[in-house]
Amino acid sequence: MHITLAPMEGVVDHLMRDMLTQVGGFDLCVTEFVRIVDQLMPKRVFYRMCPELHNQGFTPSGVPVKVQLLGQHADWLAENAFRAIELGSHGVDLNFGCPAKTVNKSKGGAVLLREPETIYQIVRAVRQAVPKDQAVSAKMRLGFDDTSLAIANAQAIAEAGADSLVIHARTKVDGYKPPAYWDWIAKIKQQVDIPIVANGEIWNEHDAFNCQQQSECENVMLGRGALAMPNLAQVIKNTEQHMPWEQVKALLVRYSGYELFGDKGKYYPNRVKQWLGYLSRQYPQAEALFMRIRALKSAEDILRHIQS
Ligand SMILES: Cc1cc2nc3c(=O)[nH]c(=O)nc-3n(C[C@H](O)[C@H](O)[C@H](O)COP(=O)(O)O)c2cc1C
Repeated sequence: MHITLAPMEGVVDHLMRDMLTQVGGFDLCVTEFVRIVDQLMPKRVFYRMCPELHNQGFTPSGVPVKVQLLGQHADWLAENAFRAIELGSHGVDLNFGCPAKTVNKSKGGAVLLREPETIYQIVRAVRQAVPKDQAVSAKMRLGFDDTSLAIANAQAIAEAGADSLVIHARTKVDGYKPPAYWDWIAKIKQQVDIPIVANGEIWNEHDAFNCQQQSECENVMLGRGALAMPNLAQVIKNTEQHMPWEQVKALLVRYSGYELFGDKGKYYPNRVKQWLGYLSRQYPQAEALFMRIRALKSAEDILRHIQS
């Protein structure tokens, strides 16, 4: 079984990837998306999104990281994909799942699921630009408004030459409302001849098992579940016990202190709050902490509360 840590804008950054891959169980990470409009992005943008590129694209514990791109223009996506690979990304991932309708003059993400032909053109251009020994993957939802184009989109992705496809088993309109329709992944899998990874609503080992059964996929991607329980990948793969709160707290202290002791990341207080929101699902102590820090703005104040 292969487990990927999901891309999550605003919280799964290089420090989170470092901490969660050190806890273990993950085979691959995908970065927050790099938004591509109409230019080749400067190298510093890739390094900011994926500092692991300074380490041959690996987290400090040796897990490969893949850069994700989001955009609508096939040629610009292709040029930027080539650059990501040149800088050391382990393959490149294309985002067809982001719920934002239009961003900066540019469509991208889930709205493209209304246009299988555009998706085909994007994947094909990126596949042609990226060296053959590097994987091109895509990540999609079941559709934008409904599931009517789910199979057509997956087929477009496969026919254009993608090496694998992650399916978040909900439409954009479903948002994040449970359930995830894992059985839909199995339906798509019957029509598409590339490896599929199942994603959506896996919070514990039982969900993982049910997802594997219903999606008929061995491999899964974990997002919010891994933030709610930092050792979820180990729980699923190696039947570890759920991580005790004291260990979670040590990770929280490291994450909250990042702005003070590491490079300055100006959004860190928001990231800490977002993470605590997910942790609250599994740990009552996290919920109590969240209530105490949610109105605070300064990283120093937040860290003080978390350490207390
Ligand atoms: C806050 C947040 C940010 C996300 N950012 C991205 C992103 O940058 N790229 C992407 O492909 N998916 C993104 N997603 C979707 C997740 O990767 C994943 O598909 C989704 O959360 C379902 O999986 P889960 O139920 O395991 O969380 C994001 C989801 C959330 C909640």
